[in-house]
Amino acid sequence: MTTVAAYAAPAAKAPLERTTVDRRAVGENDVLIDIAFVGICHSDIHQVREGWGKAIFPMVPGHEIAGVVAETGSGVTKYAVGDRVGIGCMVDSCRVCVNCRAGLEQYCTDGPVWTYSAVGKDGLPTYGGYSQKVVVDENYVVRVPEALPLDAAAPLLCAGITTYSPLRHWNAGPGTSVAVVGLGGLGHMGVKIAHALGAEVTVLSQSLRKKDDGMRLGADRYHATSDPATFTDLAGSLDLILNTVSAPLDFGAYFSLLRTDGAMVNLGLPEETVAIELQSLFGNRRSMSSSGIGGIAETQEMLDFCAEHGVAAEIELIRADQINEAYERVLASDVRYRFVIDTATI
Ligand SMILES: NC(=O)c1ccc[n+]([C@@H]2O[C@H](COP(=O)([O-])OP(=O)(O)OC[C@H]3O[C@@H](n4cnc5c(N)ncnc54)[C@H](O)[C@@H]3O)[C@@H](O)[C@H]2O)c1
Ligand SMILES: [Zn+2]
Repeated sequence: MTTVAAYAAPAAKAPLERTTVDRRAVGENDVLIDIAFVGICHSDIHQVREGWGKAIFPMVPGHEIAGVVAETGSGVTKYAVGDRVGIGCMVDSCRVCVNCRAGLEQYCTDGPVWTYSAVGKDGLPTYGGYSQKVVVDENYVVRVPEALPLDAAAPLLCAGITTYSPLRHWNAGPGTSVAVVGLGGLGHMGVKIAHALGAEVTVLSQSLRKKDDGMRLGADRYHATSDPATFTDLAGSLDLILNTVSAPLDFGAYFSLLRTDGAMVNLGLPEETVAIELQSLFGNRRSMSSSGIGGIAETQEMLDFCAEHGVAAEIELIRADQINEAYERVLASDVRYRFVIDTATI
């Protein structure tokens, strides 16, 4: 057991404060990782506030973890001390179900062991990356390519894979027209990755405030959803819409932008139940779907793709004592485009 410094919410909705947590001893297949950087995902905020239902406290959030291997168990074969690595939203899964065997560990039929607010196979609560070290089974660790700086790579472990996976699944590429709704942490990665895949990219944002950024990130078109003309100009023109908004939308209006057989994939996970009008789907065999992060092998594929295409997150590096303020700024849509905590300041 190692005791490490961390930032935790002691109870639901409470501000995060400095504390310590225990990490298990390094087991045969484990690696001990010195965490260098960790991103702040909007999911951290939903969970600290118990917006998705009951959570486990104290909670150390953080599932966009980048660091360096500091120690390896005797049976570890994939990693060595000094390797640059990442951890995302899961640290284990059953490994035998149909989804785990298909490389879709995020859909493990037993439920994956989430990086925090869960109980690990060792029976101990899991604590996330707002801390200085973590012990994880090597099979749930990915390699961060040398071409990617660790700080800008951290958000790829959630925001990157969450947008890459559906873009690949729905075949975004040359000749396809993709829209990204919401230009936040996920949204800005969606724009960069869709552009790198060769798709034509449209940003649908509340206003034109971030238009210059959007075009620089790789968008071909940028429209304000507050302007009703957007919905007539783009009607029936899109193959795929990635919705990254953390709040409910008027879904019917967005369905009308899809071509026949187009799909709207909801990545945002609002805390409220949402209603949809099926009439706006049936006319053109449109579909509405969702997608959760990505499997371990696909996360590695995404990191290699990003390294090859020079894609990483646009980040604002903060100290640990700025976490609570950063949460407020995320809630106020005041982030360009991901806060990343320098864990040396914990
Ligand atoms: N599906 C998954 O696997 C997965 C993974 C990570 C995050 N998420 C979820 O995705 C959502 C976005 O996460 P993020 O980290 O990118 O958050 P973020 O706060 O960085 O971005 C959210 C974006 O939505 C916009 N927005 C907020 N309220 C809006 C409204 N009412 N109308 C229009 N736009 C609005 C914001 O301006 C911002 O651009 C969250 O709900 C998060 O929990 C899902
Ligand atoms: Zn996340």
